[in-house]
Amino acid sequence: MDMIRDIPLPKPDIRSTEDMRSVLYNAADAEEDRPLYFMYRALSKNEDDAEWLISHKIRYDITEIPPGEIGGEYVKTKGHYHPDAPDGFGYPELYQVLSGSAHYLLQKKDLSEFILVCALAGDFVLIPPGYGHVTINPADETLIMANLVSDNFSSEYQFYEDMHGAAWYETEEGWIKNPAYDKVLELKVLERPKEYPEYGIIRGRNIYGLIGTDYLEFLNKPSLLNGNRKFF
Ligand SMILES: O=P(O)(O)OC[C@H]1O[C@](O)(CO)[C@@H](O)[C@@H]1O
Repeated sequence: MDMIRDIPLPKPDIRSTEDMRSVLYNAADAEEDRPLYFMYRALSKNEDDAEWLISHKIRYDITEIPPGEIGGEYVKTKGHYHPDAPDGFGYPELYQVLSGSAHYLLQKKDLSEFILVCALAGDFVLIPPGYGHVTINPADETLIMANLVSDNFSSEYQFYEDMHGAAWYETEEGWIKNPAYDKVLELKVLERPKEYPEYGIIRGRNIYGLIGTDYLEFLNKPSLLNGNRKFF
């Protein structure tokens, strides 16, 4: 069995060209079906952690995105939104880059904000309530990232599928606006992600170490993230 950072990896869920066709910049030029990225879900290092994660309805996943392009666009995740939690705020998510580098492309549900967060190994990226998100591997090395997220919901893909992806595509020629969107605001770029020490989110700290702590309560009670505060 494969291991990443001491964690035994089960068989991954794989997204292939065919799974991604509806959200690609240039689906016509996307070659034959091939695996694009690998998702290892619901991981834990031992029985105690597994029990804690299950009882707190939290999932720890690792995703591996090899470098490359498809139809001129850098390989990316499909993109999705999260529904609202019972407290009325969207479920957030916490990522950390384990190796390689990543571009997190966020867009608010009402399309009032488009954010690009650039992240390197050790950086945390918080996806705040109400933001859809796509992760892009813009580099020539494999991106490995981990995430902690509520296990109480299913991701929503419909909007991204209907709109042929996010509002922006990152291509070998640079950033290109997606013509399916009526009006696209400029991308607000964060060269490095913000830290949130009040939630244990401090660059370089090991994301796995948050398991078993109270810091993660906000994943199932997003209102704990100070309600409507501005994140970017
Ligand atoms: O579901 P998408 O958009 O392909 O994105 C994949 C990512 O989302 C997750 O399901 C967590 O939200 C991860 O397992 C994975 O990194």
